Amino acid sequence: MKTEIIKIQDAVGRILCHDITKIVKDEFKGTAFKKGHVIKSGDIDEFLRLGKEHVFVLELEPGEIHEDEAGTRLGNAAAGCGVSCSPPKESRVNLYAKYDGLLKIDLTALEEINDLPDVILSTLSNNTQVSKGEMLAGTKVIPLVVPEQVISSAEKAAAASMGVVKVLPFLKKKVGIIVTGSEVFKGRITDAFGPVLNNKMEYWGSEVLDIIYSPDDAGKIAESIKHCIKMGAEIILVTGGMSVDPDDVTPSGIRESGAEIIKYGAPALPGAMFLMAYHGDIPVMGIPACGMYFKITILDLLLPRLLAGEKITRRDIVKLAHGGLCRSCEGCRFPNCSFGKGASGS
Ligand SMILES: Nc1nc2c(c(=O)[nH]1)N[C@H]1C(S)=C(S)[C@@H](COP(=O)(O)OP(=O)(O)OC[C@H]3O[C@@H](n4cnc5c(N)ncnc54)[C@H](O)[C@@H]3O)O[C@H]1N2
Ligand code: MOO
Repeated sequence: MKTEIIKIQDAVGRILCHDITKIVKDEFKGTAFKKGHVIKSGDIDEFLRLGKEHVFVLELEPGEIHEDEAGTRLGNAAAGCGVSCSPPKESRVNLYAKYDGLLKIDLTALEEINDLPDVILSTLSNNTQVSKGEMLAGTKVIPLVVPEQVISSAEKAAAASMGVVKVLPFLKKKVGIIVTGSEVFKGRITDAFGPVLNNKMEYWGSEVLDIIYSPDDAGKIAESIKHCIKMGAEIILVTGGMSVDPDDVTPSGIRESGAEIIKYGAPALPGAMFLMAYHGDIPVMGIPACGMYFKITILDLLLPRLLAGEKITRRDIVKLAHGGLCRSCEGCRFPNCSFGKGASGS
């Protein structure tokens, strides 16, 4: 990078390489033109008004690129499906969600890019639900001019990924709910779990096919699961009976239905007694009573992922441990909090 002093009239299209401040009546008014500004013909009069007949401009050497071009290329490289980029401002390009969905960050590519000299890419947490228009990431370069090689290395890292920053849209699923508990089945107490889950699924735009009531009987729970599958359920939620009492037979019922247990017990609080199973491709979730008593639980970490079309693995559940402790704030701000935002998988 070289600098050159030239007449302002000849500077259109050139890159200013020093700040020009505005002093009006001996009073400092801030920066009128910042270092890095690309001079436009409309700027000339203002430069002259500021008393500048000559300015220092950059002369890029072969293989160098200006910060704004670098920021633009980084943004375009990082943005996967469902993500748009802002224009650069002092090289910073912001990435925004084009629609509501699940944010996916390729953590390997993210680290690779940030390990390069002179570039940064900073994101929200992986696997969080995001809304249309929300800012998901910001990228920029550190110096005013960077070697083109650095940006092409970042582009290569991004190209090897399936999208460094992307948004998976939420799908509408058919859901079967099985409420267990002989006390509820016999009508001795009013069901409070069914309505909680019904409202949650409504919020996600999914359709609850039916709420089936079952006594604490593993065989009956298994039958209800099979019935839900016959009805066309794409997700099955089974509530209660998940802990240590002799009548807590929901895990046995799920197993008896023929579902494969992926994990019983999850490192999330609330949600420790959660069970994840699959009947073929159909997820079956055993939801402990905390799913009814607490506003936000492990269910709110995993449901968005199912609705985005992901298959939950044992590893996904194990990875919830870091950040899996809810702070139980008085005014809940989920998802804008630390719950589920640890090293939440790749
Ligand atoms: N000794 C231990 N007790 C508990 C443990 C434990 O490890 N050792 N774990 C606790 C944790 S963590 C959770 S979470 C809950 C899980 O409870 P369950 O899923 O087994 O729930 P139930 O025992 O079936 O019910 C608890 C409570 O809630 C009422 N209930 C259940 N379903 C409904 C419904 N649909 N509508 C209204 N009320 C419902 C039920 O009658 C019980 O009173 O276990 C902890 N305990
Ligand atoms: O499954 Mo329980 O949350 O630890 O309340």
